[in-house]
Amino acid sequence: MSTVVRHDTSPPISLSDRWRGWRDALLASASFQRWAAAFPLTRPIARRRAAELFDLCAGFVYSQTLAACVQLDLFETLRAGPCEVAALASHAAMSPDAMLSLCEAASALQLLEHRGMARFGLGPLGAALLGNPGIAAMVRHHAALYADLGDPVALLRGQGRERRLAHYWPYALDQSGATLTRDSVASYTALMAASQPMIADIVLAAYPLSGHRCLLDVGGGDGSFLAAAARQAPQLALGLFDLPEVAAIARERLATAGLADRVTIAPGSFYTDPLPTGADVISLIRVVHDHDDDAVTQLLTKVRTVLPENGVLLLGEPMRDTAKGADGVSAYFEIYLRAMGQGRPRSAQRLRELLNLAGFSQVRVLRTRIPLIAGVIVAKS
Ligand SMILES: CC(C)=CCC/C(C)=C/CC/C(C)=C/C=C/C(C)=C/C=C/C=C(C)/C=C/C=C(C)/C=C/C=C(C)/C=C/CC(C)(C)O
Ligand SMILES: C[S@@+](CC[C@H](N)C(=O)[O-])C[C@H]1O[C@@H](n2cnc3c(N)ncnc32)[C@H](O)[C@@H]1O
Repeated sequence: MSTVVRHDTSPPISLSDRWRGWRDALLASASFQRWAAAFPLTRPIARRRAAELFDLCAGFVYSQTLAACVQLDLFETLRAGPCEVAALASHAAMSPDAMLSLCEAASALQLLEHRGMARFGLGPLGAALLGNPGIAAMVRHHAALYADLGDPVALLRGQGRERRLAHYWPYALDQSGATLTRDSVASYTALMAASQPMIADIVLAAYPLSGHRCLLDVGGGDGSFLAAAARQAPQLALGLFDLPEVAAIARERLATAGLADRVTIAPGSFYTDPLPTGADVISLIRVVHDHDDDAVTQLLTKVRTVLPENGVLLLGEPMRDTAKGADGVSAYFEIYLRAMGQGRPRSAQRLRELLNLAGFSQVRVLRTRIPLIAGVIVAKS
């Protein structure tokens, strides 16, 4: 066990420090807690705080309950209707007792629902998950993140041994992209494609592209965002810039979607290569939060210089502090990106500062339908 040795024992100085010091001492006192849980007016607060703290202690168990359901395709199986536990158990090669535990846990988490004795159907959250196949893909890939987080302190100290998440995103280990192979980019590109529909819906609803002539999607992955943009704006010419192995996947995927004639694909690294010119709108979707401030400033400057005057930058990604009640998003990406090895979740305010630093003007933060999934900012060159 390690404890911080405090040399500075001077009392708190500001009024707010004093008030918080008093509050913390009260909350940390076992006798205050006993009193607050017993007193009828404070009991609801005590219960709520206890439940919040319990959720933090148990969060990993909740996540792994969800992971087991996803791994066993339980939600897909129950899509057609409720099933007996015995049937689910034999399908999953486990004892009915073990399956009952999983189903009980999942129904306590609203993923499943009791539908009679030893019979379960979808719960409201399990059903919602089916509407966004990207969520199940995210849950599956969490195996790498949670393996790294087995020893969170080692991870934070940079002493994590396996670094499975960094290998999952190999461009975090090789910024030039020169050593990346098709195999090494395939799984993250597939994950991004699976989760892209929910992102594209939100970004394109916040900023419809119907007024534009040509969209360049930088870090565009397999082209799923472009395909959604093409459906929204039939007049739009399309361009995609990504690392060579990813660009090759995009070429195939966009040809299969019948968009080969509308799209120009430029392979390269935005760290070392120039971006193509000609677009009047450039999108960076879930790209900026992957990179540190210096790299982001350089990338944004590069984007601005290839845009015409009054060209538009469209930036979409999860942001800190954008949604009331979505503090979990900040916590999640803070630790996620640390495990990945680079990048930061940023607030809209911080992104505004970086955009101004790169020479953009008229920066606007747009409302999105589900801010927890993505925030949107547009700016003019
Ligand atoms: C029917 C009756 C009786 C009433 C109806 C009541 C009603 C209106 C209910 C609403 C139902 C409804 C519409 C539900 C909708 C639910 C939705 C939209 C849920 C969405 C959930 C999204 C989740 C859980 C998203 C999770 C995202 C994650 C974990 C993202 C991870 C992203 C990563 C790892 C990105 C990595 C990229 C990198 C490396 C950082 O660049
Ligand atoms: C998190 S993914 C987002 C993909 C896509 N925009 C989406 O939202 O589905 C980041 C993308 O940036 C690309 N990328 C990372 N580093 C890059 C670089 N140096 N140059 C070009 N693309 C890069 C990755 O290959 C990947 O496709």
